[in-house]
Amino acid sequence: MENNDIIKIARNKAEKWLDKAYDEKTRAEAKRMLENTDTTELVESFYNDLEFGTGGLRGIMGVGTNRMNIYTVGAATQGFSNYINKMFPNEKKAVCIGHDCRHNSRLFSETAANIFSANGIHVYLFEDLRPTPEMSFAIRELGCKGGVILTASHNPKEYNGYKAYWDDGSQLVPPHDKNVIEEVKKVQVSDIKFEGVPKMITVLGTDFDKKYLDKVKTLSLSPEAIQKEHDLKIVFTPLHGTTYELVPASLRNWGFTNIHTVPEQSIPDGDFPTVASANPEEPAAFKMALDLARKIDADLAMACDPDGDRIGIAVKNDAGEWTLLNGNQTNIIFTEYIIRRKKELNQLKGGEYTVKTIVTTELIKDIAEKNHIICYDVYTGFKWIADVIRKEGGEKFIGGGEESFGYMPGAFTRDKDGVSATSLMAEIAAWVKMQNKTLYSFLKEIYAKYGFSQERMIYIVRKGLSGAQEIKAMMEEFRHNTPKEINHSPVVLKKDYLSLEATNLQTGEKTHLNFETKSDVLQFFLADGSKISVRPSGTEPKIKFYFEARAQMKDVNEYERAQQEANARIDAIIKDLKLQ
Ligand SMILES: O=P([O-])(O)O[C@H]1O[C@H](COP(=O)(O)O)[C@@H](O)[C@H](O)[C@H]1O
Ligand SMILES: [Mg+2]
Repeated sequence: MENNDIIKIARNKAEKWLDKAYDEKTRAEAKRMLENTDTTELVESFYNDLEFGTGGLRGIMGVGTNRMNIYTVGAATQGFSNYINKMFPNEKKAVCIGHDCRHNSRLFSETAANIFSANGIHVYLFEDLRPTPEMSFAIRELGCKGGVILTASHNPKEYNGYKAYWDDGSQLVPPHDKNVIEEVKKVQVSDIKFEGVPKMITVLGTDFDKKYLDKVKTLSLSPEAIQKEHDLKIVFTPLHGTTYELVPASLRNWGFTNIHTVPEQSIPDGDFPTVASANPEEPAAFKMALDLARKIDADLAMACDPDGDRIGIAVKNDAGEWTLLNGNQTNIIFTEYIIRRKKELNQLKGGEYTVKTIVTTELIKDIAEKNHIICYDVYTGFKWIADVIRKEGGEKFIGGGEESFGYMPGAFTRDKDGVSATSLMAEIAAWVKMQNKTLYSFLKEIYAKYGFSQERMIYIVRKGLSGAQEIKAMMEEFRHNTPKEINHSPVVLKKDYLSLEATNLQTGEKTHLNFETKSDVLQFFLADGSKISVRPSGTEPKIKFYFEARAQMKDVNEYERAQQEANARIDAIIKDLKLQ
């Protein structure tokens, strides 16, 4: 489309925001953008509408159809209300609403509460900030038809978001996501019922936290280890987010007595003043936690992202140096521990399963299958893990996770759960300590047992409308000009989840990929066992590349060598693809 057409569309949409239905400040902002000779801001704010991505709506706060504000939150909630009322006619309905520490999160959650209540839907509104997984739990516990949490997770402070959930506590998947979007598109600003009905809103407080924490405790598999190692020195940082109270409370509830939170980062703050990025995936986010861990010579350091669903783990290596585990390694440790303990406790009766995402290490599948556990592969997003639980039932679910620093050890939440995961990881640390081992040595043992795998994720940021186009072009280039070999190793298999086609590049044979929906993901499998995945992020303006390389490892002493070998291979792949 010509640039002028884009500007025209943005202008037409912005002109509607001059209507009296919008508040004065909003109208003034729209007017300012319309009058500005530089049309960049106008186009970025109005050309697109915020779209439901991996984690619901996520965008920069401000005025416009492509921005998070009370009108986009309002339209989303009005549309969601209409859909709930349509799907569950003639019955009493409730939803649950939570929010994180960001600017406007409380305002947006109250806005949403008012709108749901005005549409005849009872609302359970958390009194103050709470982690995403607790909200997911609340939907199930309180029999709600849906829920919303106002958060942009670990995104920069300018962002906010709207994660939308269905009655099983999972974020919306097809057909509900598409149906809700259809309803939202029909909403005119004059349709939004902003005037709340207070008697339809019930506030959830600390009593409910207790219910959640009690449920989290049911995940414990080695209480005797905690009894013995209760003074395990744990450092935790909530990175200014929602877990500042509940993670330490949960650790205490499990029996830990030596918990140290990073004081400066235990103050909720939407500016995230002590970190450049409040994302446990970014090593810099761990700086203060590791300073404290070194100072007190801790056993374990953990971090949660602001909405309390992601977890980051740092452990000491054999030389006593702190190292960060990647999301795959954390996932590997959880999977092996849960399987091993459940076996010892005679809790595996057959038919148990785990779930991972396609960009997560294949080693999880190896661990599962060698232990007769089924391993399902799904797209990125915990909603897809929850989708399997919906189909297979929660009974046989032993936990599931992904490379992106998240784990869900129980089926009582249907989203990744930083509160449960931190408590369970602390238990694992106690359990290995009781055996005079460390988490680091445990990880090495797992590699020696099942085979070594090294993973790395890199991303390229491309912001705004032009950035999105660039990302699209990069995907198309990989899709249509697939390299025949990468780092001197032939590409033997290509999977394209947009056409749901797997192509054996040596024989040309094509097979169908068994997924119900399509997704813009490409995967290349090399003859040397490496796996490369590429996809545009659904939550941030990024294109993500995931690498996985295997290496031989006969025993734990070969760990460093195997790591070097696989890392060198990943370096060479990245270089060959000219990504760095
Ligand atoms: O951001 P969060 O913590 O809500 O997490 C959400 O986004 C992550 C990143 O997604 P993407 O790669 O599409 O950006 C996903 O891995 C995760 O499953 C999802 O729940
Ligand atoms: Mg998050």
